[in-house]
This record gives sequence, C-alpha cells and structure tokens, in this order.
Amino acid sequence: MKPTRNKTQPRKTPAKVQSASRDPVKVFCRIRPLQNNEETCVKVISQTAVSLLPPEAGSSYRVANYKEIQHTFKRVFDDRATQKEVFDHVALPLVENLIHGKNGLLFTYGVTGSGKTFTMTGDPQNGGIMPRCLDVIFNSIANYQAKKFVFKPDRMNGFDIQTDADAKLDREKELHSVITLRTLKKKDSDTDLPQRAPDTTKIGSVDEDNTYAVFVTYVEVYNNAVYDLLEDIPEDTIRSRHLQVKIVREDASHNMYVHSVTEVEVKSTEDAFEAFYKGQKRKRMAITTLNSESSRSHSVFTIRLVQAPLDSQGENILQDKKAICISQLSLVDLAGSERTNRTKNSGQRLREAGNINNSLMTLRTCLEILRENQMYSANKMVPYRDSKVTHLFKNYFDGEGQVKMIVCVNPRVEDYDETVHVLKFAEMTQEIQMSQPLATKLDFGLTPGRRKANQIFKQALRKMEENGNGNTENIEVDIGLVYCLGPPFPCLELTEPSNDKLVNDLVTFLELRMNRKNLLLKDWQQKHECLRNKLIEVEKENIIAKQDGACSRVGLEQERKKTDALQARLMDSEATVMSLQHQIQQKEADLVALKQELEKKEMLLHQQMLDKEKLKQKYSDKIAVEKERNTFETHKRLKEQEIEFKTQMRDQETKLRKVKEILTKDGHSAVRPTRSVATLETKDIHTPVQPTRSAATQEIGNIHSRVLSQSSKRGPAVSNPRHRRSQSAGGEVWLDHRPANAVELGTIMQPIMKRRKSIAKLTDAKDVVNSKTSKYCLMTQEQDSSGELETRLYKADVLPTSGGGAQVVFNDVETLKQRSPNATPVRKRNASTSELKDTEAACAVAVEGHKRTRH
Ligand SMILES: Nc1ncnc2c1ncn2[C@@H]1O[C@H](COP(=O)(O)OP(=O)(O)OP(=O)(O)O)[C@@H](O)[C@H]1O
Repeated sequence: MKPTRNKTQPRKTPAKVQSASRDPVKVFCRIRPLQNNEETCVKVISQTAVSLLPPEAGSSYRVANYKEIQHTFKRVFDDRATQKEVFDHVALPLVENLIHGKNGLLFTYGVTGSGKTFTMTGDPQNGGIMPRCLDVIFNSIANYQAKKFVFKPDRMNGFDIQTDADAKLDREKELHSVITLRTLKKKDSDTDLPQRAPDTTKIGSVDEDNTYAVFVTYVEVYNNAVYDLLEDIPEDTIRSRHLQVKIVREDASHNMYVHSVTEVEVKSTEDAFEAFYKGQKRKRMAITTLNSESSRSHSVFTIRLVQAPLDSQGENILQDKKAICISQLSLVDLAGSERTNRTKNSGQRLREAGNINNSLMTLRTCLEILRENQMYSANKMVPYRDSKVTHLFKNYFDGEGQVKMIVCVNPRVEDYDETVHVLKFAEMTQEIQMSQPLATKLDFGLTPGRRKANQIFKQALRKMEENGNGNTENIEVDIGLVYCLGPPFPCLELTEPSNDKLVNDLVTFLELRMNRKNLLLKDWQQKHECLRNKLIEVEKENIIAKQDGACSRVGLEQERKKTDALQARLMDSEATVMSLQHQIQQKEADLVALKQELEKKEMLLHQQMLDKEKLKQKYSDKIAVEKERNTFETHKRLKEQEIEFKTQMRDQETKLRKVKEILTKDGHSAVRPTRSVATLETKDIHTPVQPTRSAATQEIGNIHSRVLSQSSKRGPAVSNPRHRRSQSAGGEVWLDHRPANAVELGTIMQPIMKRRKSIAKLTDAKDVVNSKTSKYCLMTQEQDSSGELETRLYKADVLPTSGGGAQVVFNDVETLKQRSPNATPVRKRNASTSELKDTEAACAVAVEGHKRTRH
C-alpha cells in the first residue's frame, strides 16, 4: 500500500517500481504459556526454530508415525517472552517506518485461544503491541503535533488542511459537545479508562520541520462484512448491534479503504484508547469452549499518521495539499481458526466459525498463489476479492507496504492437529517476497531545521527583551527573518528644559530610526517593486489560470455528474452484490445440508446394496449347495435306478435264461408268454385268474412262431368265467412241465389237470409229439421285485402239424402271487407295468430272431 498524498496530487508511479529491494514477509512465532499442568507438544529449539512433537492421540501421529516437525521463523518467542520484547522486535520497526512515511501491516494468526488478542492488545498493566505503538508514536511526535482539526478527513481516504479559523471553530464545537456529554454521563464510570503502564520508547529520527496528526479507525470483519466500530450511532442501535455494513473501495491512488469509515483524531494514547474501548464494546466476542473471550470477527485497528511540512518561516503549516503525506499502520487481530468438531459450536457460533475459517482459507489461498506467482513466474489471479480481509489489504500483498505476521501457538496437545497446519502455512508465508517501498516526500526546497531556527530566534528575542539589550541588529541580520524598526523607544522623560542630552539621545535614536526606516523603506520599495512585478506576472498567470479553471470547472462539473451517476450505480451494484452474497451464503448452507443428506442417503443405499449383495451371495451359495446336493442325489438315484434296473435286467435275464434252459432242456421247444398277462393276486385267498385277450404263439420243433391276434383263435382262458377255470376237466392230456425243484405252493386253488403227464425236463420235441398230449403247461417260479414268490403257468394247445410234428400254441398265462399281509403294497400300475415289461422281455427272448409286433 502506498503512503498516500492527497487525491489532488497526480498519481504516483506504483511503489513496486520505486522500491529499492524485496524482502521476505517476516513471520514471528509466539508460544503462550500452558495452564494447569497441561501437556505440551511444542519445543523451542532456538531463537529461530521450533519443533512440533506429535502426541500419541493426534491423527498426524498415526499418519506420520511419530515424526518431529521443525519450523523456522524470523524469531521464536517462548512462553517467557514479555510483551515489551515482542513489541521491540516486531512492531517498533513498523512504527519507525510509519513516522518516516511508510505503511505497515501486522497481523496475528493462530488457533483460537492461542494468544492473538493478548499479543495485539494485552491488558492495562501488560500492554500489547497496539498501545505500545501509540505510546511510541506520541512520545516521538509530542512536540510537533498540529492543532486539532487542522487536518480533516475528506472521507475519500485523503485529508484537507483547514484554516486556523475553521480549525478553531471545530475545536470549540467539540469542546461544547464534550462538556454536554460529560454532564449527561457524569456518573457513568464505564468510560473511565483503566490505569496503564505506558511504554516510554521514543524514536529520535523524527522530521522536526513537519507537523503531525494521528487518526485512528477501528473496523471489524464479521461474517465477511465490514462494520465501523467507531461509528456515531445512538446507544440503542449499538445494543441491538445494528451497525451499518461498510464498503471497501479504491481511492484515487488505487489504495483500498473502507468507505465513509469514522476517523478519530487523537492527541494522546489515552484518546486513542478511549476510541479503542468504544469500539471494543461493539466488537463481537463470545464465550466458546476453547476461549472465554473469543473474537468472533477479524478486527482491524488502523493508525494513520498525517504529516505536512512547515512553511519557510518554520511557523505555520504549508498550505499546500500536495505536501501532505499519509502513512498507516494496520494492526489486524484475526479471529482464531477452529475446528467445529472440537469447539462443539452450533447455530450462530457455527456460522461464525464457518465464515472465519472461509476468510482464513482465502488469506491462505491468496498468499499461496502469490508465492506460486513469484516462485514459478506464474500469472495466476490472486482472489483478493473472495474475502473482505484480503480485499482490504490487497495493496500490502501487492508489495506496497511492509507485512509482518505473528503466529500465535498454544502448545497444549489438544491443539496439535490445528497447530500443524497453522505453522505450515506461517512458514510458507515467509517465502513470499514483498517489495520495500520508499517513503515519498516531495521536496519543496525548504530549509531543513527551520522550525528549530525559528524557535531559537524567538527565544533569543524574548531573552533580549527581558534583559533590555538593545543590540539586536546582528541577530536580525543573521536570521533575516524579522522586519522591524529596531528596539522600542528609550525612556524620554524631560525633567529640565536644559536637558540637551535627552534631546540629543532622542535625535540620535530618531536618526537611527530614520536611517533604519529609510533602509527598510528602500528594501521595502525594492521588495514592493519585485512583488509588484511578480504580482503582475501572477495576475497574468492568474487570468490564464482562471480561463483554464473555467474550462476545467465545466469539465469537472461534467465529470462530477458522471462520478455521481457512477457512484450511485456502484452503490446499487454493491447492494446487489451484498444481497447476492447473502443469498449465496444461504444457498451454500442449504447445499451443505443437502450434501449431508445426500451422503446419508448414499450411505443408506450403499448399506442396502451391501445387504442385498450379501443376501444374493448367501442365496447363490445355497443354490450352489442345493444344486450340488440335487446333482449328487440325482446321480445317486440314477445309480440306484441303474443298479435296480440292472438287477431287474439281471433278474429278467435269469428268468429268461431259466425259461431258455427249461425250453432248451425240454427239447428246443419254447414257450413264450404273450402280451396279455393275467394276474392272480393272493393274499390269503386266491382269486380266479383273469383271461387275456392276446397270445404269443411259439412253434416248437419246426421253430417258427407267430402271433395270434384274435382271441377266437385260441382256446378259452383258464380263468374265463364263462368257461370252466381249466379245460383240463375234459378228456385232454396235459403235459405238465414243471421244474424238479419247484416250491410247493400249498394254495387252495390248483390248476385242474385230471390226466396229465409230468415232466421236469423237456429235452426232445418228440416228448411232446409221442406222448399224445393235447395240452401243455409250463410252470415257472421266481421271486418278484418285492421278494415274494411268483408262480406262472404258461398254457398252450398242442396241435399236430401236417409234417408229423406238433405245434404248441400258447394261449394263456396264469400268474399266482403270494403276498404277506404285512408287506407294503406295491403300486399296481408300476407292478403291472413291470410285469408287462417282464412278459415282453420274456417274449422278446422267447421269440428271438422274429419280428415282434405289439397290439
Ligand atoms: N503470552 C501469554 N501470557 C499469558 N497469558 C496469555 C498469553 N497468551 C494468551 N494468554 C491468555 O490466554 C487466553 C486466551 O488468549 P486470547 O484471547 O488472546 O486468544 P485468541 O487467540 O485471541 O483467541 P480467539 O481467537 O478465540 O479470540 C487469555 O486469557 C489470555 O490472557
């Protein structure tokens, strides 16, 4: 930021260009003392280095696995450092610069409760940087202060010089209002300032030919809006905290300032303190978990030093606005960064914390981008406007004023995680190079030391007058400043008329006076002539200037109108911006809430998906197990069925083999069962055998067989109810062919074969032909699938053939099954199916080599 001159002066070249050198931002670290035997996580290594020891509970400890982090600063103040020590090292050079017309910015940064306010303000007995700065300034300029109201703020970041009369009028007005106010608040002890221990330091190198005035402003940045803490407003408005939001603007010299801020002219530290306490009462403070008096806003206390040179006589202020030099020192007490999870803030405190953290984040971002731009010659835009704090100090960061930072640290372990970030940022800030601006003082060709000379002269004159010493000629000539006729008239009391001496003395004195008068007159005439000539010149210039002035006035009037219109538009735009910012804040808050809700829902959804996945997995596993079990069981069942089937096949084969054997044994004649099977089921009682409708015909001897499809072609069935159970009741002879080891049936119902010839083996076909039998009965016995005995009687007619042989025509089968009453009933359908299959299989074997037709 540039030390400013009044807006009337032409715009200077930016200080960056004028700067002699670049210096890094000076960062100091102050460790505050611990309370109540708390555990520390900070170790001061040297006067410039500090080390952070991660506590076991800290998150960084877990990540970094106990790694000490060392930081280096311009100077580290341990917990025993005094306020004076800190001031002398950090702020005193800034005060010196201020007096020499250079700007400065000092801010305290750190976690909440780390001692920023203590360092900046302190307490009455142990004053911080701000009161000490004021003390030193007033100690230094005490003898050179201008009378009050000689300089008057023009509310555009500049100052006007008032005439003595105007200044006097203002002083009287103030006196009047002060008296009224004191009468009103007579008993109000609130305004009493606490007893202070002032700092006695004095800066020696003050320009004595200048006259000085000190102004202070006190603003706070709360929720990213600027408020004037010294604004003159009614008491009830103060209580309800309805301070007006102020706008940050740029002046004619491109310096940022708070528009229409109250600038209080102070003549002593006490005056400044009165203003400070007035503002302090309005500042937003609150009790939080981490600090009983926590600043909820960033406060900016600015000391502006206005200086103007004295005229050539060293007596009055040079009435030239261009000559005014304004420098300022801004002391910024930033609100503490805080993590909401630790502070447990809610509602307004939480919103405040959010805004505090946002503006601190913007400060960090701006400084990081600045550093990046400097280090890597990048040209990134620095987002100063994102926060009011950075916007206000844009000029400083752009290299037009000295910037210093005190990073305050509370060494307790609870603050470790936040302190890590704070120190990291502070260390990084040191890498930023700031141009050191030169103080710009215009040279008006005035003799240095004129104030002192004038004082000496006046003093000498006074002394001579006191001593009655008439020899003042030399002094007058030497100094050449006083235009007078010489010493006053001597005592000329004429007591005697003859007192010539007196007359002679008077004549001498008058002659001297006359000479002196002539001398002065001559000098005066010369000067008069000179002045007249100059006046003529000036008059000529004046006429030209007037003409120019008239033109300029017209132009100025137009410009003013334009400016007014622009200002009105600007005000509107700023109001719109404010309302938009407010809306944005609200929307951001809504967005955060919605985001949180979305996160919750996403988590829920995710959980549900997980559950679903688990369920799916569970059922897939189950299905797989079930499938495996089913496959296994199917295989097992198939195997069982295969085994059963094989067993059945084997049984069938055995049966057929037996039949075959029997048939082979009985002489190549074979009896094959027909498709139709009559089943005689017996439990305890034998039921009659049902007749079948088809028969298989097997030719034995000639070895040809044929299927009889018509029941009319065969004899009546043994069990046909229309016939007798057995045709053996007639005169026919039966060839009863049953195995030798046949099991005795022991049943009531027996086939009736009155005349029969029994054989156990049929080895030769002639046995059938020669025995003159007309009927043939073959008995087989075997176990069925349920282990029961099954007896079958295959019956046939023996018909003689033309070739002399015999044809055996099977026409009926009787099946006798014996079942235990306790046995599990076999499903009829299955049984019949299996029987049918058996018979078919038997027939298939029996009619081997012939086409089998099913009917
Ligand atoms: N160096 C110190 N010596 C003694 N006391 C200190 C020191 N620093 C801080 N304190 C004390 O610690 C407390 C908190 O300090 P302070 O209010 O200055 O913190 P802060 O950083 O300004 O907090 P916030 O950001 O919340 O405003 C105060 O009671 C203060 O007196």
